[in-house]
Amino acid sequence: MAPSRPTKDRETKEARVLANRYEVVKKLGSGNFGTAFLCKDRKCNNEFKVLKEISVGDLQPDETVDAMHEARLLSKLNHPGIVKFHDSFIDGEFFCIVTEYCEGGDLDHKITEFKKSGKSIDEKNVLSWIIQLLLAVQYMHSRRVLHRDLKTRNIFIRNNRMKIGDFGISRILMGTTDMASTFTGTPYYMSPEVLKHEGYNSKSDVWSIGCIMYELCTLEHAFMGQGLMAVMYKIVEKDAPDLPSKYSKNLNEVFKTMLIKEPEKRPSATEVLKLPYITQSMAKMKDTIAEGKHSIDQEEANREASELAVLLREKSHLDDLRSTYESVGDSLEDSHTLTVAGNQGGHEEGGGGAKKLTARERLRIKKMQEADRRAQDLKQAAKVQLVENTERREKLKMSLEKKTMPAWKGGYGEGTILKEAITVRDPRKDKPYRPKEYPEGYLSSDEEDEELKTVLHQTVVRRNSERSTPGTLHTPDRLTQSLTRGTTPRTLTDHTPNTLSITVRQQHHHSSAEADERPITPMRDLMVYDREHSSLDFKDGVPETPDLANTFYEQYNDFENDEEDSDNADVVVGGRLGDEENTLVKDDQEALMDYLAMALEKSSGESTIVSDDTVLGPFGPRARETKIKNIRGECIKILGETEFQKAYKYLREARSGKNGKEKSEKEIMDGLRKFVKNPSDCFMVDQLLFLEDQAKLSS
Ligand SMILES: Nc1ncnc2c1ncn2[C@@H]1O[C@H](COP(=O)(O)OP(=O)(O)OP(=O)(O)O)[C@@H](O)[C@H]1O
Repeated sequence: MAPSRPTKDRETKEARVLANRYEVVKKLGSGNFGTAFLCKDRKCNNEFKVLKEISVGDLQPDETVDAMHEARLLSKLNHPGIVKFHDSFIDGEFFCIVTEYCEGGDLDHKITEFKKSGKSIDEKNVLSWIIQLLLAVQYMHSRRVLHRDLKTRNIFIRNNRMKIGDFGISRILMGTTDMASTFTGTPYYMSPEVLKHEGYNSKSDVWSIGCIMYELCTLEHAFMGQGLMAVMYKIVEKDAPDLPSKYSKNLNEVFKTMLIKEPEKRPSATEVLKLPYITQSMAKMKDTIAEGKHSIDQEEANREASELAVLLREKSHLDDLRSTYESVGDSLEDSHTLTVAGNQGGHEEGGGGAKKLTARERLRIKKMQEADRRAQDLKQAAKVQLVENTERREKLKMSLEKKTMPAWKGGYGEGTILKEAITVRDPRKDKPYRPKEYPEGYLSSDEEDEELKTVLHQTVVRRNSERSTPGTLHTPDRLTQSLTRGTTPRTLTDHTPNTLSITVRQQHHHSSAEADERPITPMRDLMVYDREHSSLDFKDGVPETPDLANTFYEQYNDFENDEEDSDNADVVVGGRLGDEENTLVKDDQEALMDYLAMALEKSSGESTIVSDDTVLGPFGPRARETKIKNIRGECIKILGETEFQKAYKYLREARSGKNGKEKSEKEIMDGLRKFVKNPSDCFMVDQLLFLEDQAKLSS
C-alpha cells in the first residue's frame, strides 16, 4: 500500500473539526506519509497537537484493523525523546494520526538555519542531542519497535529537546508489506544492509543516527554524490568520512563505530550508550539538568513567596474592608460615599483617623456582602439536604432489617428477599438475571451510587492535588468509571507518596454452576481501600433498573478491552496506559534525567538485535534473485506495468550516464514526470537497478 496524497480540497479546507475534537488550525506541510496539520484539541484544554492525514482509500478492512491495532500499541509508549502518539482514527478515506506538537520544528530546518547563519554546532550540543536520540532509540528497540526512516526531517525540537517522530509509523502503514515501497527519495540515512535488501534491524536505526551525527557536525550528508545511485554506491562501498578536526577524537570514534558497514559488528543503541566517552557525557548532562532544575525550583520558590506576600497583603486589606462593612452594615447600600472611623486603609480625610472609602472599595464590600449571602443560602440548603438524606437512609436500613429478620421476630422472613430480587436483563444473553445471593448490608439506591462516586471523585481530586511526584494519575471520572464497572479482580494503584490505592474486587463465588448467570453487579462488588487515610469500605448494590444494568454491561465490555490493554502495561514508563486524558506523562526534563540515570546504572544492556519480520535473511545469490524478482513485482504494483517499463528504461539510461554527461537529480525527476505522476514513486526502481548492478558485479 503506497499512501497517496490527500486531495487538494481537503488540504485547503481548514477550520475543520475532526473526530468531534481536533480543530484544524493550519497546514504544516506534506510528506511521504500524507499531510500534517496543526490543530487544537478541544477535549484537552485546546492543547496544540499535530494531526497527520494519510490517504488510505485502497486499504482493505483487515489492513485498517491492523493499522488501528498498531496505532493503539504506539499510543502506549512514552519517552521524553519520542514525539508522543496521542490518537488515531479513520476519517472517510483518511487514516488520521494525532501526535504531540513540537514548536521548535524539525532538525532539518534547524540545520538549514545553522547553515544560513554560517554557524556550526558545538561538540557539547552534538553530544547532548545524539545522547537524547540514542536513549529514545534504545527505549523503542527494547520494546521491539524499529523506526526504519530516521532522518533529520523526522526529528523534532520541543523545549530545546530532541524528539523522534514517526516511530513505528512504518508498521502502521505497511502492515507486513516491504517497507521499501514507502521510501521515496532519501537514501542518505539508509544503511548498507537496507540498500542491499539484506534485512532491516535495530542496527540500521543506529546507522541512521550516525548519519545524523555527521550532519550535526558538518551540516552536510555523510555520503554525497551526483544522483541517488552515486549516494547508494558510496553508502555500500566507501568508508564514512572523518568528522572535522574541531571535534574531538573521542567523538569521531563514536561516530565511526555507528557507521560500521556490517550490522553484526555495529553496536546497538545500548552499546553506544555504554562507550566511555558517551557515559562521561551522560553523567555531565545529568548534572547540568539537575543544576538547571535546582535553579528553576529556586526561582519557582521565590515567585511563590512573592505571590504569597501579595496575597497576604490583599487578604489583610480585605479583612479591613470586611470589618468596615460589618460595622456600617446595610447603610452602604444607600450611601454613595462612606466615611468611617479607624486607621485602616483607604483615603484618610481630615484628622482623627476618619477615612473615606473609594468607589472600588465600596464595590468590593458589596460583592463580599452578596457572596456571604449566597454562601449562607447554600449552607442552609445543604443542611436540609443532609437531614433528608439521613432520614431516607435510616428508613431504607430499617426496611431491610425487617426484610432480613425472621418472621418470628416481626420481620418478613428470609425467603422474601430472593423473591424480591431485582430482575435485570443481560443484554448479551437476553434472559432475565436473578441474583443468587443477596448482598450483606443494605441495597444501594441510585443516590447512594452517586454519593459513592462523589466521595471517590473528591478523594481522587484531593489526592491528585496532594501528589508530590508526577506519574500515574487517574482523572477522577475515569477512576470512578473503572470502579463502578466492578468486574474481575483489579487493582488500580498509584505508587507514589500519598498513594491512593483502590482495589476493586469481585466477591462472587465463581463456581461453574453460577458462572453462566453471573452478572456484573458493580456497586456490590466494590471494596475501596484508601490505604493511608480513612478507609472507605463499600459493599452494596445491584443495578436496579434495566437501563442501569445495560450501562454497566456496556462498561464491562469496555473493561474487557482494557484488560487486553493491560497485557502491555509493562511497556509504559511514566504513566499508565490509555489515552492521555487518563495518563499524565512525566515532565520531560525529569523523565530524561531518569533515563540518563538508568542508562548510567545499567550494567548489562540488551544486546539482542531487533529484526524486522518483513525482511529477508542472508543475501546469497538465490536470495538476491528472489529479492530482485519481488522488487520488480512491487514496482509494477506501484506504477503499473507500462509506466514501470518506461521508468525502468529511462532510469537505466539516466543513471548510467549514457547519452552524454550524468544528469542531475532534478533533471532526472523532471524526465520521469513524463511517464509517472509522482516521480518519487520511482525510488524503488532505482533500488532495483542498484541491486541488478550489484548482482552483475558479484557474478
Ligand atoms: N510533531 C510535529 N511538530 C511540529 N511540526 C511537525 C510535526 N510533525 C510534522 N511536522 C511538520 O509538518 C510538516 C510535514 O511533516 P511530515 O512528517 O508529514 O513530512 P516530512 O517530515 O516533511 O516528510 P516525511 O514524510 O519524509 O517524513 C513538516 O514541515 C514537519 O516539520
